[in-house]
Amino acid sequence: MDILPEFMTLDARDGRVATALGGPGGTQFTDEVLPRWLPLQRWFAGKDKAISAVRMTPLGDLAGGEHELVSVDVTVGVEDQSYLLPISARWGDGNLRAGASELSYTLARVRHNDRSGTLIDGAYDQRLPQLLLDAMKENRPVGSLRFEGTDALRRIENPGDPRQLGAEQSNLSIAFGDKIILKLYRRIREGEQPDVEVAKFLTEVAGYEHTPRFLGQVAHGSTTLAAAFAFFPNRGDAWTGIIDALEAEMHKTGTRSPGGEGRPEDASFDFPLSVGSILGQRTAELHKALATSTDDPAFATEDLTPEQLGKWSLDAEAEAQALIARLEQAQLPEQAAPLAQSFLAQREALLSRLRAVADLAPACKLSRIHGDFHLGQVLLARNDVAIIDFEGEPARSLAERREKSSPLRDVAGMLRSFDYAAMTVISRQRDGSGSTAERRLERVETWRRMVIRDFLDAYGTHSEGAANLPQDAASREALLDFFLLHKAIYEAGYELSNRPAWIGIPLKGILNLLERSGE
Ligand SMILES: Nc1ncnc2c1ncn2[C@@H]1O[C@H](COP(=O)(O)OP(=O)(O)O)[C@@H](O)[C@H]1O
Ligand SMILES: O=P(O)(O)O[C@H]1O[C@H](CO)[C@@H](O[C@H]2O[C@H](CO)[C@@H](O)[C@H](O)[C@H]2O)[C@H](O)[C@H]1O
Repeated sequence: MDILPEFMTLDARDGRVATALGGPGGTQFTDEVLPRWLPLQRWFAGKDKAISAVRMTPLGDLAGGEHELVSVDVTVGVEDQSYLLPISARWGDGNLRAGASELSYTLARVRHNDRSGTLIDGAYDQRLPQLLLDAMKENRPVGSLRFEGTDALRRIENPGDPRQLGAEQSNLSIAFGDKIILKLYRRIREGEQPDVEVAKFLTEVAGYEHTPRFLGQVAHGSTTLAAAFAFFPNRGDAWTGIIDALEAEMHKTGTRSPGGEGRPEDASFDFPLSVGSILGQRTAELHKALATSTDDPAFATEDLTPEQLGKWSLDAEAEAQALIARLEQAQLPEQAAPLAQSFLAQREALLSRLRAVADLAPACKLSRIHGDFHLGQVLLARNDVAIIDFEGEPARSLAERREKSSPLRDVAGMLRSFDYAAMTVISRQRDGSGSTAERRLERVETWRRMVIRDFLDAYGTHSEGAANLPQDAASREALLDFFLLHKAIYEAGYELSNRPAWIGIPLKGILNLLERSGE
């Protein structure tokens, strides 16, 4: 027999969600239910700290109060964090029976006269996406919310039924047919959402065609709670496509006889493994577009100054020190422990490499950048790609993510991602005799070198003359080298917090980079 969880009951005197939350049971709901429920959510960033307070602020409702958009404000440790939680009422006893479709998203029971039902996390309510889109099309204010839609959104009729895409990451993406993507941002941070402002700049000002057009948003104050973008027809993201294709390559390598190949120039791979050239080109075009001349202070380029170089160096050093402190304390997976020891043994070499960037003197501009550029942010079409998700690194503040920087940070992000892909498939290899395993490893290494070469060649050709890149090769190389190290340090921190089993990948990356420079 299925055992149903215990749910508290809230009373909605007038049938509205806001009344139920503000009624007598509301305090128990915020003080007892939410502190237990939040740490179970993938998007909740305070899992490792104690919650000392939760408050709810209703922002606006839809469909006569059946759905309420709520800001859940949480004190975790010493930090205040806010999250968007749409809460939807589902009337009918069936919603509480074992096997009911939304049971795992249920927060409480709700009662209104002789009706009863449930309150669920509205992000999983089938009705809400359409209501949000309709309100955007009508530019309708609701409570303290502003719904805004572009003419392009209004021109789309009958986009198709909403469907949720994949497992929930930090945000929730819902597709309407092959026309619209609606993205709900869980974390609420005061200030402009870079995902929206960069998409708008690229498509409306710079004329960049390889990112989906912005269609509308749900805004609160200066921030965006949800945004709609044009759907880009795709065959999946480049991370998934490349991992699947590399695994198929490994399998093939295990079943065919050895052949001499090891140099990238002798190798041939089909799309998407051959994505390097087109991705390098689209990345260069993106960076040129981000250097488009404008009066908008959020996008106008700025000079790279010695002070800025000094700040980059100090920031990276502080992050490296924090990582060292965490690794000294961490209980690591067995295979990663020796890597962590080698990393700790080389801390001085690492820190001095990071300090060296302060002495560079490259002449170039800084511009907005993608900010969290990796294969998961690239959608694959037949022989082309689109670049998505300009939110920046999730662990950084909004101000940091909106800072002007060097596009070479993005280049470093993508090079690290090629490394991640190669190491991921190698670490998943379980079978194969000694020589087969060796040939597989060689094939993956050949791919890694080829994709990096193709990406950098195409990037170099298509970024020629870009004001936001140093024109001399030595400065480019030195900066790229610094950003590669900084990115790998960020990744090691990210993995420690989110996926400790992956920590070996960035640690090995850092060690390889240190070794390379010692040559
Ligand atoms: N414009 C789009 N067209 C088609 N699919 C998209 C689009 N934007 C996002 N997606 C799908 O949603 C997924 C997550 O999108 P993303 O913006 O990266 O969200 P998150 O910030 O949660 O990582 C993508 O991997 C892709 O499958
Ligand atoms: O996509 P997000 O904005 O949530 O980015 C964060 O999570 C990424 C992992 O999902 C993380 O990316 C790292 O792992 C990827 C493989 O899963 C790899 O392709 C990237 O190169 C690597 O950085 C990203 O760093 C983090 O900000």
